[in-house]
Amino acid sequence: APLRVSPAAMMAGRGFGRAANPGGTGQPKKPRKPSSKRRGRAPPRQKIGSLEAKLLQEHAASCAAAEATFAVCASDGDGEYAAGWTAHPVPAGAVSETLYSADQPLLLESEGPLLSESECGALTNAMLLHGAAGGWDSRYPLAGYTREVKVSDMPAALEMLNGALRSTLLPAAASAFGLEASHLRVNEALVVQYDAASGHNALPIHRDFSLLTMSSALDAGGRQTGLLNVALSPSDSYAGGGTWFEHSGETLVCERGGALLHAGGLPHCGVPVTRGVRHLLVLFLLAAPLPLLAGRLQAIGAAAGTKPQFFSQPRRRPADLALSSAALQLAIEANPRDAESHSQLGHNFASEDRHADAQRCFEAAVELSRGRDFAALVSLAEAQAAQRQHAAALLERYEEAGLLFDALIDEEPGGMEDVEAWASLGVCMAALRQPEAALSCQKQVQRIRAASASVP
Ligand SMILES: O=C(O)CCC(=O)C(=O)O
Ligand SMILES: [Fe+2]
Repeated sequence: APLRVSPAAMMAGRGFGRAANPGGTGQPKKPRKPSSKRRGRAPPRQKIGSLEAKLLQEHAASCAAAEATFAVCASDGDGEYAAGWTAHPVPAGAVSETLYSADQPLLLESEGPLLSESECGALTNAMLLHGAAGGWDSRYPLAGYTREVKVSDMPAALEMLNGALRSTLLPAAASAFGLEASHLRVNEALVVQYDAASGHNALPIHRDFSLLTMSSALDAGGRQTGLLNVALSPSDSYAGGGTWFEHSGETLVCERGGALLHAGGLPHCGVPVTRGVRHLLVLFLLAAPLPLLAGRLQAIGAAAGTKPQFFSQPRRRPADLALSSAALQLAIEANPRDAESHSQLGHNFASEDRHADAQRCFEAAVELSRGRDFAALVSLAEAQAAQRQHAAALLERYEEAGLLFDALIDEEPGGMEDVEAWASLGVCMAALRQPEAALSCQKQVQRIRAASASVP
């Protein structure tokens, strides 16, 4: 079968783009097959044999689509942004070591605005008008998370953004990150809205499908006071909010027009806005010479697998579990620190009742997040509970069976049919950890056999 990858999975917010089955009807209970068979099954090599070529093709197609829509820098000049960046330290191993070099900064905060007040205002207004007239986009199909509009759906805003990309944004991102501006491609550009009143006010912890993400604040406000209900000053649009990073537990809030620049693979979230409305321009950037192969594998694994989008939800019915697990194992081989793939794979295992394997995956995800991936912590507890339940359910079965064999024996004590019943009762007793009872059952079997042998 040809390998089909949903374009949504390749979008910004890899793996959790619009799901084909957003509601998640849950997984129908499949009859349990002997686990040795499942364990021994080989990954579908024929499906993933030409995968690398396919992934490179996908990368080229993403770059071509980006070039057709968004500005590309013709040269590698410095651009107009001169205020500089503050680098926030990121521990080694927080993201794929194959994609980023050790001396590359992975999280930067601008020291000045990259967008002018009028550019910020125009992007926000365009977003509001487009949303009101044509509806909002959303990476997460459920209520409760942000509302978004693709800049490419707003022609005037796109033209303005392209000007800013060429003159300022791409050269600034490239030089801050040690890349060439002409190599950068905009895979997706969103105006994101957090709105306390409607409850669309947060984004859960995620990684972006991007080499680099640039997010620019479009409103004033967001001073972090540590209080939930701070009063808004006249110039503030919102309270709360900001970008939280898992590696440090730190929340960063930019001034209007200011930006964060981070490796797409750094786990982060949008902190709930508690008052007012917050808008961001988010650019998911690729570099033409640096394909995100592991990231694409993860996206395939996520699109074909069973992971729920929220840990309160039932597991999705998988599109192709074998393909998903094979892609995820390859993603983990390519980047063993990819916690998201570990946890996706854990959900695949759990859906096959391989709870011990699932537990190992969730343990890896928890460990890699230094205990900050709460969804993985919850899933780990579920995998542990499922194993205890499995063991408890098994004991119950043995108890029921033991009672049945006991009743059979009572009906016709000493009969030849009892040999089977005594032997089975013995097995149940052994499973129930009653070795003495098991032994006397076995003796009873021998007694009946000996008696029947002595009958002429
Ligand atoms: O709200 C933020 O600062 C984070 C936004 C974000 O992570 C995203 O849009 O992917
Ligand atoms: Fe993000």
